[in-house]
Parts: sequence; C-alpha cells; structure tokens
Amino acid sequence: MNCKSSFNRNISSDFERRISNLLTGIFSELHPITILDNFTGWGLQDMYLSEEVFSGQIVTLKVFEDNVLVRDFLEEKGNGRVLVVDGGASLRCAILGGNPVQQAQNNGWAGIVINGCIRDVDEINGCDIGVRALASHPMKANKKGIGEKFVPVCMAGTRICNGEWLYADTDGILVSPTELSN
Ligand SMILES: O=C([O-])CC(=O)C(=O)O
Ligand SMILES: [Mg+2]
Repeated sequence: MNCKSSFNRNISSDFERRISNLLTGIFSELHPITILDNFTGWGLQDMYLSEEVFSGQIVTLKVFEDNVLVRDFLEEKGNGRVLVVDGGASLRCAILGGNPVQQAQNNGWAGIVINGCIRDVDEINGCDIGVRALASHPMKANKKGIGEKFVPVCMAGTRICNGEWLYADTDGILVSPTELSN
C-alpha cells in the first residue's frame, strides 16, 4: 500500500469546527497531523462504537485474522492508551470481540482502533471505551498468536508508529507524532 507519512495538512475550517470539542485551539498553529482517510467505511459507517470521542498515546500491533495478541495487550493496564491494530483490512473474520473490550475498559484503555472487523457489536456499544473498526463480522479469528508488536503500521493510507498520539471523534481519526495540547 502506498502510505503517506505525517505532513502539515491544511485542515478545513469545517473540520476544525467539528473537532474543536477535542482539539480546541491547536489549529491556530501548524501541527504535523495525519488523517486516517475514509476509516469508518462499509458496515460501520454511521456507527460510533461506545465512546464517540477519545484520544491517547498509541500502542501498535500488526496481526492477520488472529486475535491472541490483541487479547494479550488488552489484559494489560491501558493507562489511557489507544491500541491500534492493523489487521490487514481483512473482512473475513473478527479480530476483536466483546470480552476483550470489556477487559480493556476495566484496565483503563482509552480506545481500540481496528483495521479489520469486530463482533459482539451490542456488547461493545455498552462499554465506556472508544472503538473504531472497518466492519462487523460474525466469525471468530484464529488463535495462533502470530503478529508483530510495536511495529509501524500502514492503514487507511497512513503510517502510524508506536508512541504517536491518536484523536478520534465522530468525524474521523487524527494521528500526531506528539501530544496535542491547547
Ligand atoms: O472469542 C473471540 O475470539 C471473539 C469474541 O467473541 C470475544 O472475544 O468476545
Ligand atoms: Mg464474544
């Protein structure tokens, strides 16, 4: 996939207004922000799972149709971080279900972004944690434990590195190499 790296993007005033509840004031200066293009596509287009607005420092994980490492991470303390999982945009099974989301909420994760599918949508909607995914799928993932932790991932047209910062609201998702403050 052809991925763009972070760049100084000219944010439209409309976008600025809509995301201002989260990022008040930051657009008065130039920030190297990346936007995950068209991330909420397909089946979940109009759905914001659980929290509509969330943000936090990113932990990256790359898997393919296997959710053992996803569950392992969410069993740890989240300390307000966001788990970003590049699932290769597979639409053939769900790599996140209701049980680990419940656990992530209890362990203090701020959010989970899945470049792939989830299941147990109603259960997830009842949790106080932000979740974004491409679609839902009824099938479970494999349980082999294959994947790469903390690696740069390339998803939705954007390169995302472990330790960067993610900001999500109902309009979309921003990634910044540094924490954005007012
Ligand atoms: O068991 C799975 O792989 C997916 C699931 O439904 C859950 O974790 O709740
Ligand atoms: Mg389940």
